[in-house]
Amino acid sequence: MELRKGLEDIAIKETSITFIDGELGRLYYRGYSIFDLASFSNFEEVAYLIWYGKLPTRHELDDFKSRLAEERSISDEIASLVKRTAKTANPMDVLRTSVSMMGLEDKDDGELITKSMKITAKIPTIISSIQRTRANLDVIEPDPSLSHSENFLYMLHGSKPSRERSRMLDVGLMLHIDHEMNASTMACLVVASTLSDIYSSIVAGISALKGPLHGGANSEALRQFMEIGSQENVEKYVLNRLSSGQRLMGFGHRIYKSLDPRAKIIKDYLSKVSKDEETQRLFDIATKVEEIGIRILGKRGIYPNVDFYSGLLFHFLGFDLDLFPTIFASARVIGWSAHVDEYLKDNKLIRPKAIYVGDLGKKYVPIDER
Ligand SMILES: CC(=O)SCCNC(=O)CCNC(=O)[C@H](O)C(C)(C)COP(=O)(O)OP(=O)(O)OC[C@H]1O[C@@H](n2cnc3c(N)ncnc32)[C@H](O)[C@@H]1OP(=O)(O)O
Ligand SMILES: O=C([O-])CC(=O)C(=O)O
Repeated sequence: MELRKGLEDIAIKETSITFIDGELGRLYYRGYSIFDLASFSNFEEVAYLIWYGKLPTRHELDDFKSRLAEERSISDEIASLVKRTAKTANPMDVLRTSVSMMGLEDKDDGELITKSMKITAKIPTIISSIQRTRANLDVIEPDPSLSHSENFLYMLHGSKPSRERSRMLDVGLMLHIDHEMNASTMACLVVASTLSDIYSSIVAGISALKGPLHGGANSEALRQFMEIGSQENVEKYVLNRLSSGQRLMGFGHRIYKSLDPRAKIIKDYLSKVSKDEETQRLFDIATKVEEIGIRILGKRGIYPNVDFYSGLLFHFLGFDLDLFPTIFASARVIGWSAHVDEYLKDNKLIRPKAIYVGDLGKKYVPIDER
């Protein structure tokens, strides 16, 4: 039997959701280039596209947007869980437990996508409640007249965001909606393949996304830029980090062997927007880390991934650093659930094998004789 560590280069399903060309650095959702979607589309439209497989008509989109907006409020029990834990717990743990509670509360026999819409609508309410509770600010109720991204920033800051800022969040979220068979999507599928429920799958997805090799890298990448402090320190920092066997966070990818197109899109956005002094300083450090990182690692196909610049984008929009993976999760729920839905159409229990390398036939020794 062949051992494929990390299931590298193993396909576990056919999909019509997302295609990645890792050599050329291209990404397509339902056949549409991510560059076009980031330029011309918006979060709700791409969510519809991923879930239903086609771009909506105007009427379908309006209906979809209001259905999503209606579901933004969270129960008193979840609100009180967030209040009790926001100041001390890791935000991904708060989110994971909140989604688990949503599962307890949802008594409907609704369809998987309807349930996933509810989760998607509620996560920004949870994230902004975490940040505001920690800052001893009042939690702000969602405003159904605003778009998903406008409302997200409104609940975070308590005032309606500029068009530029809500557009930046919208693009950031769109880029995170799906990414084929990444580790967290795989975790969702393992759970779903036992015919468990969608809440349990999403809880597994959040758990897998939390780690620093996956969605947790966005916080780590920004922490790295903060630690570096100034452009002059970049070269020494990168060389020290790599020579001591540590990884450059936000660099490297299982599939991309060239620049992740999502990193390019976020970088382009950040370079055009007028930035406060601190964001400008961190952006200058990041571009220098990118340049030196590519000089050293590029020949091995190790380039910046989405997490390299996304943290800077979320920081610019005013999110706390440790909330970044929760923002990633807020968008990825759509990809996770779409893949679960697709997989269940032709379900097969996921149960790979392990190659046994231990001894056999050992003699059992009673406890007092050991
Ligand atoms: C949304 C996302 O999940 S994108 C990924 C976010 N994660 C990160 O940014 C964390 C840093 N990156 C990494 O750890 C890796 O690139 C991963 C885990 C993302 C993908 O790695 P894999 O495909 O499993 O490759 P693997 O971990 O085996 O690394 C292959 C080689 O490249 C090196 N390498 C990979 N990434 C990096 C990096 N960021 N910095 C330095 N070296 C790296 C490894 O040290 C290894 O070297 P070796 O062959 O000499 O031992
Ligand atoms: O595809 C992967 O392995 C990781 C990734 O970039 C994502 O999940 O967005």
